[in-house]
Amino acid sequence: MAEPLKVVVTGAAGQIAYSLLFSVAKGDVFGPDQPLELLLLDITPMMEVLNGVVMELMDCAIPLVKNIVATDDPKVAFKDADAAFMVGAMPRKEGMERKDLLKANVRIFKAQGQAADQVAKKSIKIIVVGNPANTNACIMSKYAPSIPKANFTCMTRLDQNRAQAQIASKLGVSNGDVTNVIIWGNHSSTQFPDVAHASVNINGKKVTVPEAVKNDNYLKNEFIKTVQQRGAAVIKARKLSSAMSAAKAACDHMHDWFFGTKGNDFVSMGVISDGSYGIREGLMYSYPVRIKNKTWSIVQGLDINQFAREKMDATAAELTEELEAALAECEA
Ligand SMILES: NC(=O)c1ccc[n+]([C@@H]2O[C@H](COP(=O)([O-])OP(=O)(O)OC[C@H]3O[C@@H](n4cnc5c(N)ncnc54)[C@H](O)[C@@H]3O)[C@@H](O)[C@H]2O)c1
Ligand SMILES: O=C(O)CC[C@H](O)C(=O)O
Repeated sequence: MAEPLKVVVTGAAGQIAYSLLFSVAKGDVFGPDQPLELLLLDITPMMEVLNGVVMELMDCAIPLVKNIVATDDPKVAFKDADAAFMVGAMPRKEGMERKDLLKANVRIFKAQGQAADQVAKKSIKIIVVGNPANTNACIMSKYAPSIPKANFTCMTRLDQNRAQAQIASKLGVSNGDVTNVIIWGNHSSTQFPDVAHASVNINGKKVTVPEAVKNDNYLKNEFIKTVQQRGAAVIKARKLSSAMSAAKAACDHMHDWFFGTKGNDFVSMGVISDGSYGIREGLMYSYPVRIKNKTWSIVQGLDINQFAREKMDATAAELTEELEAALAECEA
């Protein structure tokens, strides 16, 4: 059997982690033959709760889990780590603004970036889930300069899954029949869910989503708004931020990073911009990517019409603003 993979989960006593840890532990992400060491990080006041989570993980008696470490010290958690799910951050509650979250959370990613920089493997693959996810990932990368920037990503897969599910439901097909939906930009209400390049399998025939839906007005308005506002709608209904679906999306993201995308299909991930599609270099922007040999590359050459251009630029503008505020917060 292979050596155990060292997998960090931060915010390990929280609600997303409670779903995430079970899926990771039973092999949904790194495969059914990959043994795991789980490195669980949370803050000191949460150690008792975290111990309860550890007890439950033990009691699942999953053969792949070779060791579990629960700690409040980022340097212990990140030591020689191969992969990290960065979930530990405050979620937005009803009535809170995004800006409140940025102030509260960005420093966490500065400190944990510094710790990863010192002790993690340089090949560590990091997904940031904690909000504002794109900007937190950018900050974490800035404070971990010895780790390649391509190893830092943020999660927009939940938005992709939400968009895919909306289209599948509209057309009465299975979720798996819808491919290549794109999320451009920020994991926020300015994101641009784009189906112009997406396909759907209808009765064994592949057609474009716009052709299948035959309702441009829906695709340009209600569809986009529903996906952009879905996180807020879940908070309103549950009085808590999405957790089961967020954990599933984090698993999908990391699984595809390790195992690659299929054929010509692509998935959306927040990655560091190299200027592709006219987006400012250095922003953590969600793009369509293909993945081979654990390396993502931005899908190039997609036609961008005026409608898409405006939406892509609007979400980039929000990310620029967020990054400037985050840098000011970190340097204060
Ligand atoms: N990117 C996405 O699609 C997406 C989706 C859903 C939620 N989120 C975000 O994920 C984050 C976590 O959500 P949740 O519902 O699990 O929240 P939660 O409050 O249930 O859990 C968060 C956990 O993080 C811990 N934590 C706080 N500071 C920490 C630190 N410095 N180090 C380690 N752990 C720390 C808390 O103690 C808590 O246990 C939130 O920021 C939320 O907005 C992102
Ligand atoms: O805070 C929000 O509005 C969204 C929370 C979370 O990121 C989600 O998308 O469900």
